[in-house]
Amino acid sequence: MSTPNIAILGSGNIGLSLAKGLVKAGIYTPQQIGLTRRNVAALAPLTEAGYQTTANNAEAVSKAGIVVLAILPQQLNKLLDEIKPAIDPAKHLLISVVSGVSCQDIRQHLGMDVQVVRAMPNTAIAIGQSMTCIATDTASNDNIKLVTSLFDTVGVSIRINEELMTSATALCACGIAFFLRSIRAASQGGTEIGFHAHDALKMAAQTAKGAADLLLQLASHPEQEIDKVTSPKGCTIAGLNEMEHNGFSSAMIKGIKTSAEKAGVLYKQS
Ligand SMILES: NC(=O)C1=CN([C@@H]2O[C@H](COP(=O)(O)OP(=O)(O)OC[C@H]3O[C@@H](n4cnc5c(N)ncnc54)[C@H](O)[C@@H]3O)[C@@H](O)[C@H]2O)C=CC1
Ligand SMILES: O=C(O)[C@@H]1CCC=N1
Repeated sequence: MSTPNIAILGSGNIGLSLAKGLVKAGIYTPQQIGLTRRNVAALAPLTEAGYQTTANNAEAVSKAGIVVLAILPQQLNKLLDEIKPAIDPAKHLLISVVSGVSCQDIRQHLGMDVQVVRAMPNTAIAIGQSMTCIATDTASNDNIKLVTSLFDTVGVSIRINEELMTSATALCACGIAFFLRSIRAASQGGTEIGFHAHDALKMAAQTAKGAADLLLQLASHPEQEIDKVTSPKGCTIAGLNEMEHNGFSSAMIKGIKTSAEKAGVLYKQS
């Protein structure tokens, strides 16, 4: 079965990352991807690269089989009103990456029984390294498989229960920012102890990548790997304990909880 053409409504950070990731993975050509944005002039480089760009969401929907909703929660209802006349539940599959909005919220606003799958990728999708969480309530197994196969080409995906999507948003989508800030902090420490900023950043980023790969490739636990680094009376445990005395783990845990709470109210507050 060939993959239906795709329309990405909202060509911002995540919409464009998704488009670029799908093209990089060879799943779609730019010509098979519709990209919309109100200020379509801002998409000029993508038009030149062959993407079908337009400010007309309904037109993009009518040319596609898969419709990705990639706008902010507060922009969603207006967009749904705009595309409602163009949606055919027998033809279209909606994929929503919008945080804090349930499949039921979308069907309810549209007033039709269209199939909706939620996907929570992160911006590493642009380089094929996303962690994408996928959930639905009523979509068919075939459509879930289709969405999973799409996101598997641009990273790793897992299926979760829909009620965990706001938690997934915090841990995986916001998580990119959390880990990047950790790397920046490490590089700033590196500069204080003698490295030029650009060297310190490269050294911190590669060290973080190696640490993550130790877990992913060896399927081991962080503490197992930490035990291998912390020599008795050594400098690692001295630094690590100093970080913990200053609330390192606690700050990350509290930040993730706060993010998840906020993700849960984004749509209701809009
Ligand atoms: N940025 C991220 O890392 C992630 C974001 N998300 C979710 O994806 C959604 C989009 O987030 P971002 O890409 O960060 O936001 P963004 O603000 O970068 O992108 C939204 C885009 O939609 C466009 N837009 C707004 N109304 C429109 C309309 N009626 N028609 C066409 N285009 C319209 C805006 O001009 C903007 O380019 C949000 O709901 C967010 O929660 C999900 C996972 C990761
Ligand atoms: O900050 C946000 O609200 C969005 C959701 C996940 C990543 N960015």
